[in-house]
Amino acid sequence: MVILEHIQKIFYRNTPNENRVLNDLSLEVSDGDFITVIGSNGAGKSTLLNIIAGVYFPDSGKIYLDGKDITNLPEFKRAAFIGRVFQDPMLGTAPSMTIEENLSIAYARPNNMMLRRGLDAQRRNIFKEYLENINLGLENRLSTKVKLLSGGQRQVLTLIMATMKKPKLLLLDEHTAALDPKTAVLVNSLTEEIVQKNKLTTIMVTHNLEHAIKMGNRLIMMHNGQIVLDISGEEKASMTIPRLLSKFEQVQGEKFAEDRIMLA
Ligand SMILES: Nc1ncnc2c1ncn2[C@@H]1O[C@H](COP(=O)(O)OP(=O)(O)OP(=O)(O)O)[C@@H](O)[C@H]1O
Repeated sequence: MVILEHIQKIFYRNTPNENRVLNDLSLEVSDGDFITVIGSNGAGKSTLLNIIAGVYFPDSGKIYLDGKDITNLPEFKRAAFIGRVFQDPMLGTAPSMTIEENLSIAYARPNNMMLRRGLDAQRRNIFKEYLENINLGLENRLSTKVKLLSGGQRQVLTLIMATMKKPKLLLLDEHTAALDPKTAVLVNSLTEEIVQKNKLTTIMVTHNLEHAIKMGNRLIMMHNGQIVLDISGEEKASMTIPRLLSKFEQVQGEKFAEDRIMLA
């Protein structure tokens, strides 16, 4: 279980540009939750993921994982149990290394095993099996350099790398936003499959309201650094885009404003 308690994050503190980005934000994420996160421009969605991943430390508040206080744990240590996929397909993989070398690095984590050791025949078979399951033909391209892959193929590889060691928490920051719609559908369904199969606790930021409603078991809407809607169960299952937007208006007394929002 992940618990965020009264998190504050202020950028440019005590300057004229002071920006309170997370404002007394509290959140309990149960094991197995798949939370989709939507929100207005600059609501603090990415900052929330960055705070959980340890990219930034909060100015105040606490973060607990399975009862352990990880508030001051540095990012590289959290990476041992937190998997991440970013919006940019260029991040998350090493472009001049081959598919199998990339997978091998992810497979060795967090035990720091030698890369060479990771490339024996047994490992290759394991990687082949992973890739066969996703049906993109990557299983026959193990020695292809990652920079030669399409954006969608790279995102799929990053997703596999982020999840192959079954992280305690998977953070997806608009991981399909840079893909064409068809590839985004494929990566999303693969995401659901991997999350369900491995029962991964997942937080996914998206600008696509339809994806936010359809995917996961819980939907959070952020506004001005706070969680203003938290919808799950039957309410989420029967949610529609118009109902979601009108719920936001009821709570906030203003219309939902997001430049990049995709209704479908
Ligand atoms: N490293 C940083 N230094 C200074 N300001 C930052 C930093 N990261 C984010 N911010 C600011 O924090 C605010 C929230 O940004 P964040 O990226 O978390 O919002 P978001 O909800 O993901 O927005 P969007 O949907 O527009 O991507 C913005 O005003 C942004 O400029």
